[in-house]
Amino acid sequence: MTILIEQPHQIGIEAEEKNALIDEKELAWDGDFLVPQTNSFGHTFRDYEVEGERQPGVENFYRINHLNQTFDFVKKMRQEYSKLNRMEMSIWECCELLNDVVDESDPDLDEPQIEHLLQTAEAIRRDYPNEDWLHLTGLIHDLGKVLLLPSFGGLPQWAVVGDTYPVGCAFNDSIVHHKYFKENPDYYNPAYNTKYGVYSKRCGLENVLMSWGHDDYMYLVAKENHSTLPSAALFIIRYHSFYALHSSGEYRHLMNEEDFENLKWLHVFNKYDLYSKSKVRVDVEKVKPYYLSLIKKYFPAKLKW
Ligand SMILES: O[C@H]1[C@H](O)[C@@H](O)[C@H](O)[C@@H](O)[C@H]1O
Ligand SMILES: [Fe+2]
Ligand SMILES: [Fe+2]
Repeated sequence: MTILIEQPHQIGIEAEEKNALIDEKELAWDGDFLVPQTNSFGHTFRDYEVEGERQPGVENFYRINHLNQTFDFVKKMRQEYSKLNRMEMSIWECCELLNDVVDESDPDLDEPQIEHLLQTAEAIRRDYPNEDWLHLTGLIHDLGKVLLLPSFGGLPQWAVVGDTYPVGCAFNDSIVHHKYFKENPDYYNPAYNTKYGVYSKRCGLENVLMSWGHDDYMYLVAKENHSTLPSAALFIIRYHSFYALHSSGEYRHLMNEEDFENLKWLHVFNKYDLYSKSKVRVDVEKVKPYYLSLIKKYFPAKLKW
């Protein structure tokens, strides 16, 4: 079958086509990209305030997320999940497990997660045919959501999905539904509530603890299983939900030079992660052989999870 991705087809579109498409008023500029203006629910992407069927649930998700993600909680989770002692399986087996996962934090998507993985990867593949590592990054970036499944500890949604942000320093105002941090004990702790908190200038993001969820977990899995993906891929996996950084430009005072280099690729990746979300399905069986070949190139056959 053809991969009928109507919306992402417009991502990174040729110059001649641009004006005609803008006239249709369905697409808008976002940096270098021409992107769809509305999601499958008819709203703009990442609008956390607009009234709609998903809004109350998403807001409630962020309330619980913000009050529970403390410095101590994150330290404990990182330690626990670094053991990777829960499961042995391949990357593709994990993709299939994601069929049963629903993400309650996402205002733009209510499709099974495997669709989102393939939609992201295929949209990137069309515009960057030679960057096979980036296709694979698209496929695996959300695999950490298996933390929701009982065999991975059955973590609650607030500890797995949603945007991420540093803990151990002040929560930036640009974070979605920031007001709910007032219910987080760290908000009142002078060790954790200043601009730098426990960190220092340009210390590098790898020394910063991020709220716990699917990003950091999948980063640990890829790194500890000795994936040969380039460092930009690991950076994308680890920080793709860090919107305060890659979309609002906050927290740059914690970045080192390597982070700035890697951020360029995260900016590219983010457009595909966000704007490829649509109701149009990808034919899994058709594209599977290609992705299996990439998995073989960059990962061992079985990984520890
Ligand atoms: O709701 C979404 C979803 O959970 C994504 O997987 C995550 O990467 C985004 O940052 C988040 O806002
Ligand atoms: Fe994600
Ligand atoms: Fe995603």
